[in-house]
Amino acid sequence: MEIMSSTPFERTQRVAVLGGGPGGYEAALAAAQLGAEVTLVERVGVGGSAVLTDVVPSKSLIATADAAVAISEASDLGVQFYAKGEHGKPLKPEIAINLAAVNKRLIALAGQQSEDMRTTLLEAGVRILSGHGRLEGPNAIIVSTGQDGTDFDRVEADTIIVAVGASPRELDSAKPDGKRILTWTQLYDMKALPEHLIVVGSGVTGAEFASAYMNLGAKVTLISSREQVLPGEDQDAAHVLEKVFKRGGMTVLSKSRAEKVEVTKDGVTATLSDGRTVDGSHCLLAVGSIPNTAGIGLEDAGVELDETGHVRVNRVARTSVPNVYAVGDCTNFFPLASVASMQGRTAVFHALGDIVIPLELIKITSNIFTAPEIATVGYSQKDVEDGVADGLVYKLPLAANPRAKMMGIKDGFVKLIARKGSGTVIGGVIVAPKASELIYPIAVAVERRLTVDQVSRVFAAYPSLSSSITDASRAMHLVNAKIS
Ligand SMILES: Cc1cc2nc3c(=O)[nH]c(=O)nc-3n(C[C@H](O)[C@H](O)[C@H](O)COP(=O)(O)OP(=O)(O)OC[C@H]3O[C@@H](n4cnc5c(N)ncnc54)[C@H](O)[C@@H]3O)c2cc1C
Ligand SMILES: NC(=O)c1ccc[n+]([C@@H]2O[C@H](COP(=O)([O-])OP(=O)(O)OC[C@H]3O[C@@H](n4cnc5c(N)ncnc54)[C@H](O)[C@@H]3O)[C@@H](O)[C@H]2O)c1
Repeated sequence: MEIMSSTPFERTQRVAVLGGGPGGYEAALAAAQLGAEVTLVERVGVGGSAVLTDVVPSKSLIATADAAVAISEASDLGVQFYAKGEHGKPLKPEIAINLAAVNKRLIALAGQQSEDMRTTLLEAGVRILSGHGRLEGPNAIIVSTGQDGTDFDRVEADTIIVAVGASPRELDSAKPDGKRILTWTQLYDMKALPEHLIVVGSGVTGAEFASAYMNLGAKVTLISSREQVLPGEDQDAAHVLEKVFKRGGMTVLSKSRAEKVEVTKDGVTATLSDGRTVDGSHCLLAVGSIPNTAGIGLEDAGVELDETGHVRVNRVARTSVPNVYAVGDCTNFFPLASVASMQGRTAVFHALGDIVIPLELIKITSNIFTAPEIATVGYSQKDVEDGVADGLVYKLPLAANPRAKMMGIKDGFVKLIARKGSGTVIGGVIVAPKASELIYPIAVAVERRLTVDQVSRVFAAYPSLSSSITDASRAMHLVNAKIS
């Protein structure tokens, strides 16, 4: 399809993309679709960390953990598992996780996904160069065999998209050895379930892995430097999760900073800042990420970084240099795969003159893949309480939902936030199994500025978990009245 046939330029626009994660992949694909000559430089594999070490492996592991939970909770619904023992007596079987097989599956899945994405790019006409890239001014990328390797190519471009992502932050006092002290990229070499996993950091990454390994059957201790797990998330949601964690046998140490983690004879010892120690078999460090922006010529090209090394970008992902864009985790925008993709597309549309709608942070939907999941979009209850948004909040526990009762769902809720006066939906939180799927109608309502009355007129199937969304919106009909 000759999409750019109406272009007034005689010379084809050249776009060079540095980094092939979701941000770089989407940018390359969109640029090829718009008729540009596109080169993508990637040092590890198409799909990036998102596909190879972060999103795809972690969500595949979580799918296995969910299956284990479904089996262990099936008896609540009357499903009994037993094997016949001696004299026909029933024996209660135990769930066993073959972690080597689980990890093999998810590494293969990630590899296949990377390969599929690579094929899609090649079919779209993108030239892929395997190597380490760095900027040489604002119009060229030098490609080498590695960080301090030999230069073997130089790509000139009218537009450069920097999409180099981020890497796990490491602590000097808790050096990962890949065996006992691990970053999340090293988890998938484990051949057996850790006996006792100490997770340092209770942000999204820490919470997801703590939840998954607990549900796979490992003993888990979560070291959280903050008062609650998931600081920054909806407090009610974090509260539900902490309750579920404790019910599942997890030890949650709040307001506890890990000062150091050391490998011992048969495991690890974490020392907290108050002097307490925690012994475990393995330790996962989930203490955040650092952007891969050092030593790749950004500052020399005039690209401004912030104090944490993230590239400063505006809402169309443009940097301080007009023809250099940056997308994804290397920017100061919002570190999500979905956001990286959207930024990649937006950057290319802006550079090549297609219709651009600048990104709005407040419209971003995110989901935490714990059990239950926590999905959020738009303004939060805290925004309302702090006076940032003039809204009303209504929370409906899932316990009131007939489908939830049938499915044996014990925890969760739907929370809607609507603007006072107009009743426009401006935010929402769902805590439920597969909340990631349920949040979409609220995200549409926020994006399209629907009112609670408009949402309540949509037919939800009966019985369904999504009917809690219509029920909540119906309860907010009199949005001007005080709803507590
Ligand atoms: C454990 C975990 C789970 C997550 N789960 C989710 C989730 O469920 N949903 C979600 O939306 N987000 C999730 N995220 C966040 C998501 O992984 C990131 O937001 C996403 O990877 C960002 O994409 P990106 O394109 O910016 O960078 P990346 O995916 O990091 O890709 C960057 C690429 O650039 C390459 N690169 C870097 N420097 C160079 C160089 N100099 N030359 C050549 N190539 C280079 C790297 O090799 C890499 O392939 C998760 C993060 C973690 C840590
Ligand atoms: N499901 C998803 O979409 C998903 C999953 C994982 C990550 N992510 C993205 O990645 C971003 C980063 O999340 P993250 O959890 O990796 O990092 P984070 O920076 O949000 O959390 C790290 C946590 O570790 C704590 N910490 C740091 N040092 C510590 C110490 N010594 N002892 C105890 N705690 C310590 C910090 O206080 C912080 O709460 C998220 O905001 C999200 O956008 C998304």
